Amino acid sequence: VTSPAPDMDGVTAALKAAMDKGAPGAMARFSGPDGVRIRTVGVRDRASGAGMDTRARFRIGSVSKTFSSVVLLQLVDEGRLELDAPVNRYLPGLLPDERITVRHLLTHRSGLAEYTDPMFDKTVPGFEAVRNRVFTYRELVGLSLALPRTGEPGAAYSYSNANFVVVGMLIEHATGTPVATQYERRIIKPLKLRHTSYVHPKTSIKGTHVRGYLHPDEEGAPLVDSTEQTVSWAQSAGAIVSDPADLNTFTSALMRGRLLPPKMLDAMTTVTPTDTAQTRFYGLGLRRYDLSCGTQIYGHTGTVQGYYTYAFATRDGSRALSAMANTSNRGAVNTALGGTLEAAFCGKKTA
Ligand SMILES: C[C@@H](NC(=O)[C@@H](C)NC(=O)CCCC[C@H](NC(=O)C[NH3+])C(=O)[O-])C(=O)O
Repeated sequence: VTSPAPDMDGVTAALKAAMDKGAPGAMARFSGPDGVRIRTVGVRDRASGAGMDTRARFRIGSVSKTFSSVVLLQLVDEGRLELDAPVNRYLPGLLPDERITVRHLLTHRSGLAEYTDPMFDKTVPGFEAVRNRVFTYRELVGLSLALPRTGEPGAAYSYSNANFVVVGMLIEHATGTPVATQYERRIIKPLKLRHTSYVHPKTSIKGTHVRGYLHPDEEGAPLVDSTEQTVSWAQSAGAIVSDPADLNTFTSALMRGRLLPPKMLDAMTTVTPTDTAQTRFYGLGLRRYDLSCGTQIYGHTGTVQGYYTYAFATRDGSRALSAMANTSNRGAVNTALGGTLEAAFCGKKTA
């Protein structure tokens, strides 16, 4: 069955809408059977006026969770961790509830609270307080455990960065190396992702990159250049840097089974609904969106100060889209940017 050609005019319209809602720039790269299509609008640097550029790197935020999930599932496949084992079997005494399992972390059903809610309650002060800080994993887990649990282990879906901070700890425990080494060995090198890196706690982004601009809470206040930060508040939950081509390579290779054996990929893409409308789903470190044309796409979204990201592919990996807008704390921009998905994967709306 041939897939519909991407509606690149629709992609451009979504990128322009993201700008209208407050992004200095935005871009998208589609990879499909008929080749690659790119679109850019606005600027990647407000000071120099340099135009948005799909060869430029940026912070991918929670798309990092899918990288961490792939590494952890490879370790499960190698028999070094068990999905349904208690986290405390590997990290004794870490969590106050022995019933929290590895799988609960990957499905955001552990009940561990979201420590970034209080951390960034006041957007700019919260960001300025942590942008140059280096946290240990245990400090971040401590921030979460200081808050009430959101539910019983295995009960409701409740998104929390704490889950993927613990995933980072499990990866380091099982391999005896930092997560950066595992991303390199298991994903970045095999897939030749030349513009993807995990440089925590360095604050700079090497090579051509997009500058990110954070919207303050106060309407009309000037944007804050949030490009340089450690992202130590997220680490294995959100600190990877990449570019559109590498993200498309990653999501399509994942869906083509190049990173996980079939049974593990099936486990990863086995989802449960996260919204009452049942159009948004979560598997193991992976989101599934069901589009209006019936196409199901798998990947992740990302939000880090100054950057909104979408990185999704079809289940057969034949089509992939990555899109980015260089602002954040602006929900309307994120929603507008999400419009690239329907345009790219469903094609032109038939009259
Ligand atoms: C939701 C998203 N999650 C992520 O990417 C993770 C790494 N980011 C966050 O938890 C957002 C932290 C606050 C951002 C800040 N917001 C505020 O400061 C609000 N007061 C901002 O918008 O830059 C995902 O999974 O798609």
